[in-house]
Amino acid sequence: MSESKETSEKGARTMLEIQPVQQPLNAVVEVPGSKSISNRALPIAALATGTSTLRNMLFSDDSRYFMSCLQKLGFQLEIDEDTKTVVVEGLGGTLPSHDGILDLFVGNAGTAARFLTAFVSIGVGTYRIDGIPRMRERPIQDLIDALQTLGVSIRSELGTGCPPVLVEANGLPGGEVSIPGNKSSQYLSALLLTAPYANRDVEIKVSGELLSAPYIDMTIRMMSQFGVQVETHGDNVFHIAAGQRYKARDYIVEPDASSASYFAAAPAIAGGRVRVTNLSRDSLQGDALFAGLLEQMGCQVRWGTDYIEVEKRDGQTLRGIDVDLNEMSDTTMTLAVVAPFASTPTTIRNIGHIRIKETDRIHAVVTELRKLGVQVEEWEDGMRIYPASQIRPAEIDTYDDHRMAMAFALVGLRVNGVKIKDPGCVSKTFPTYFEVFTKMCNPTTT
Ligand SMILES: O=C(O)C1=C[C@@H](OP(=O)(O)O)[C@@H](O)[C@H](O)C1
Ligand SMILES: C=C(OP(=O)(O)O)C(=O)O
Repeated sequence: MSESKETSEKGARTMLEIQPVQQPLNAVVEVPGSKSISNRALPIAALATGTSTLRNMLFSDDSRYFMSCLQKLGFQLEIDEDTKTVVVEGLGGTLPSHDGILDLFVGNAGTAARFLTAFVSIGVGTYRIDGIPRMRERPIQDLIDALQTLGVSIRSELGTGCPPVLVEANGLPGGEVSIPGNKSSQYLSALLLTAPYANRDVEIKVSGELLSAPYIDMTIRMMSQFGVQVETHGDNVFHIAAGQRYKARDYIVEPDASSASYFAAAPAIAGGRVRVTNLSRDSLQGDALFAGLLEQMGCQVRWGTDYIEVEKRDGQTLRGIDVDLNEMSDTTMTLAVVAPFASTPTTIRNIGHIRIKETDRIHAVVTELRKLGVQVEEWEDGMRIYPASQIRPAEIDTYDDHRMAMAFALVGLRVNGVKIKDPGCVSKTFPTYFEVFTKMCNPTTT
């Protein structure tokens, strides 16, 4: 890979040209800890009674923002980046007191913004949760409304329905609440994670469809791993009995399955095989099933107890698939870059909500695939990608979206002249992505 500097109005930004591989891939890779699990383990450990040791934690923008917010809130964290360990002194459901407004900056971390908004409601005093300009465009009103119903004084400070959020906290009264499930599952996870510390039982009813459902299972399973039970009634009612307390513990964070998707997809594009270690189908993360889509497209997938391996043999062709990707929408970009290399079209459905993530991801994917000469149809809630007999070189815009950079780099494994603009944006969830990527291409490199 070669790096060059380009100067834009925003200042100097690098551009990375990906070199196509000369032979089939044959690599074993390990990816960093899961963002979603790290950013759940942190608030749970902070609420727990006693000291928790969190291992294999992710160190990236999203988890660093979460850790620094907890420190700002007055929690003691012993952070050791070399061993990827964070020791958290839980305060048993109290937040240290403060004067004036306590400002919490979450960058563009959706999990931090949403989980901390509910989390601070158990404190006493005023908190402001804010982020980068894009975070100020990401809705949070449904969570604000739900917390108001549960008795919290909270508002979108600029009246936009987005951060900054101002919380005048005086404990979480609790009760019954209904919340729409059609924008982000993170609102429901935020309520669930904090609910045990309400003054009375909390019952949450999700109105309408609940998107990104596997993340709710992850929340409930992690709460249970720390000793708190959520009662579910059907698919859409969640009851949390008051008085339950998280128990501090030693906890190992799984590798990030969304990060793993790029390495699973690499052989589908470049040929050969790649094994991702320490991840299995039996994961807390819905995205661990991404390799199943590659299997449907014609790749060989081996599901080990502690690895997932994907292989595409020489001369083998892939077929397109028609898939509802609502349950693993963070892998949309990964699937979208594999799709042009298949022999029939690929249709990705039911992902309208990804237009309100780091960027409008449907539009970003469609725009950049078209730059590469790929024919794509764009719909409000999905896209259809056609096989491309020839893909042309292009400079790929990444829209400050880590997944755009990580996914489109894969095209460069097979096509000459693919350049990724602002590759540093991968720091949101995977700062070492291009190092692991280079290692995958040259497995003998140490
Ligand atoms: O709860 C979580 O950890 C996440 C839920 C998903 O968001 P939505 O529920 O907004 O789809 C996912 O896209 C995000 O990366 C992480
Ligand atoms: C959507 C994502 O993140 P966030 O937690 O900011 O919503 C993502 O990581 O793809």
